[in-house]
Amino acid sequence: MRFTKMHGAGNDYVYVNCFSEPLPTDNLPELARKISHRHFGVGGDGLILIRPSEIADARMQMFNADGSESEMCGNGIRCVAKYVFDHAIASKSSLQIETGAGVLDVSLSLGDDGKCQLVSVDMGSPSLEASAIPTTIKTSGSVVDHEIDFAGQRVAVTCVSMGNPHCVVFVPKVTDEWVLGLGPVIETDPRFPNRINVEFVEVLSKNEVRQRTWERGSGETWACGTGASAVCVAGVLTGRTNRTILNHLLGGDLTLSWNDADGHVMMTGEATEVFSGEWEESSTVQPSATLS
Ligand SMILES: N[C@H](CCC[C@H](N)C(=O)O)C(=O)O
Repeated sequence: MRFTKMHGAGNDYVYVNCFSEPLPTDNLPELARKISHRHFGVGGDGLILIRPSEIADARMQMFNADGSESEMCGNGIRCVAKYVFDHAIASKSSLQIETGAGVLDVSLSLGDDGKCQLVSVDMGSPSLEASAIPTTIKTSGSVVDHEIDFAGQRVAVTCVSMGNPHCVVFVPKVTDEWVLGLGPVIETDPRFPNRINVEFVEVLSKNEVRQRTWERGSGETWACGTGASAVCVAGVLTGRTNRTILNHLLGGDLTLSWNDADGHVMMTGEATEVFSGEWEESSTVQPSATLS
C-alpha cells in the first residue's frame, strides 16, 4: 500500500490517498496500530485516510496509534488540505474538508514553489457543556477551572470539545511529571466516558503559551491542533489569555484565535510532507512480548 508521511508541528501521521490507493484490509483499527508502530511499522502518531466526499473536496478519517478513531484532528486536517492541493485532487486555495466534527473551511498559503506551505483552518465553535465533552464531572453546565482530584493530585481543569474531547490544565511549568505522570491518569479517568486528550499549559503572557499534550490513544505527541484550539478557548474562559495567542508546542508554533463575532476558533500553522513509500501489511512483525 502506498502511503505518505506528513506532519503538522511535529504531530506526524501516516496518510493514505484513498482516491487512488485501495486499502489492504477493512480492519482499520488494526491497520492503524500496525502502520503507526514506531519500530515494527512506518511509525507515526496514527493513520489518516484521505477519502472522497459527497459534500466536500475530501473527507478525513483519523485513527490514533492505538487504533481508536477520533472525530477530528487539527494538525491532520492541515496536512490533508496540503496533500489535496499539492497532489491536484482539488486545485483551489480554499478547500472544504469533511470530518467527524462536520465540514470545515480551510485556506492555503503557497510557498515560492507553488506548493501549500501554511494552512488556516476554521475549527468551528467549541462545545463547553459537560455532557458534550463528555464528562460526568458535572451533570450540567461547563467545567471551567474546576478543582478536582486525580490519583490524589488536586488540579483545576477546563474541559472543551472541538469535536473531540480536551481537558486543559494550566501549570507553572510543563514538566514530564505533569505530562507523563498525570496525563495518562486523566486520559483514562472514568469521569471521561470516551477518554480524553489532556493539554498541560504554561502561560508566558496574555498572548503566548507553551503546551505539551498527552493524547487520547497516542500518548505524548509533539503537537495537537484541536488541543491548541481548546487551550485558546480555556485561556479566555479562565481569564489567563487574550482571544489570540501564539502557542509554542514541542514540534512547532500554532496561532489560535477565538473569534468573538461567530464563536469560531481559527488555527494557523504549517503542514509538511516528509516522504512517501510502499508498506506491506505482512512486513509488520507484531512484538511477541512487550518489553517490561
Ligand atoms: N493530534 C490531533 C488530535 C488527535 C486527537 C485524538 N488523539 C483523539 O483521540 O481525539 C490534532 O492535531 O488535533
